[in-house]
Amino acid sequence: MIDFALQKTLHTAEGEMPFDVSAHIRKGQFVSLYGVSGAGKTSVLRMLAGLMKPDHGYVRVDGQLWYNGVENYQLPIQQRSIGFVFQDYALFPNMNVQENIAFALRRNESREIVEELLELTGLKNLANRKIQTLSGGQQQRVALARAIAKKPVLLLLDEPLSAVDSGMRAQLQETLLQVHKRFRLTTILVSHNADEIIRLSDVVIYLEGGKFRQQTTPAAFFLSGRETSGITGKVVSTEADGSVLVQVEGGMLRLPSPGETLFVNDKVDVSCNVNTYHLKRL
Ligand SMILES: Nc1ncnc2c1ncn2[C@@H]1O[C@H](COP(=O)(O)OP(=O)(O)OP(=O)(O)O)[C@@H](O)[C@H]1O
Repeated sequence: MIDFALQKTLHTAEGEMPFDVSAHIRKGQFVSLYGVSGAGKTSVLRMLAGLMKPDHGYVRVDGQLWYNGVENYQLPIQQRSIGFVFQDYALFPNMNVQENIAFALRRNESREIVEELLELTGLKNLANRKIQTLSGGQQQRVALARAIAKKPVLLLLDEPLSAVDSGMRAQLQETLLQVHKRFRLTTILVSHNADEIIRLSDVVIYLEGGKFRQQTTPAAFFLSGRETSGITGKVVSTEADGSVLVQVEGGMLRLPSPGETLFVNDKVDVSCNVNTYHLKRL
């Protein structure tokens, strides 16, 4: 369980912005932070990581205090069990893929996890390649594998997929899903992409002006109560249990049986009321 309340005066181009957020995040949850540029999403990650000091509040992770504003106590960043992946991954150029992933491990720690991560992230055949010889998407996989290698209590992802093209983005989302399924790491992702958030997360937190305005399921947040969600896709297959596989921009959604009969290649609008999805042929 991750439990925090964070307050800080942020300095924006428009002047001071009081930042004041709090949340409880259950172990193993995948949470996305969504909001316009400057809302304070990255600040949440930086404060949880210990890279930015709040003015007040607390951060409690599995019962351990990482920050306590009352006593002005900050657990140093090296002592926080965190994996962090940014948009511009900082890998070691003089090391190969395998060495980059293993770097996070302690000297006497088993290397088994490195093998498993190479396999899981599709990097096995690139294990001995130097970092500069890899594509952006491949480097982002290495960054993800390295962040996960030490099995952190908290995985923080700051728009890790925004610098790659949509095909690579869909592949990386699939990798993230696999990794989350395998390790169930409590994960907080900053993303501007609705499809991506719907595909990956259990919970979305909407930020505006340094405050958490809404915390709900991605389906309820993005698709609820609207005649049309603006998210469209193409039916890829209809399954025996009545569910439908729909290709949307960011990847694939498996949705429950729609009211009307749909066929492969039908174009559909995806919307949702509370937690019930609706598919409408366009
Ligand atoms: N250390 C700091 N002290 C005070 N203000 C800061 C500090 N770091 C960032 N800010 C300000 O806080 C505001 C929110 O920044 P933040 O990067 O958290 O927003 P964001 O929602 O992640 O934006 P984007 O989507 O563009 O990355 C910005 O106006 C920024 O200038």
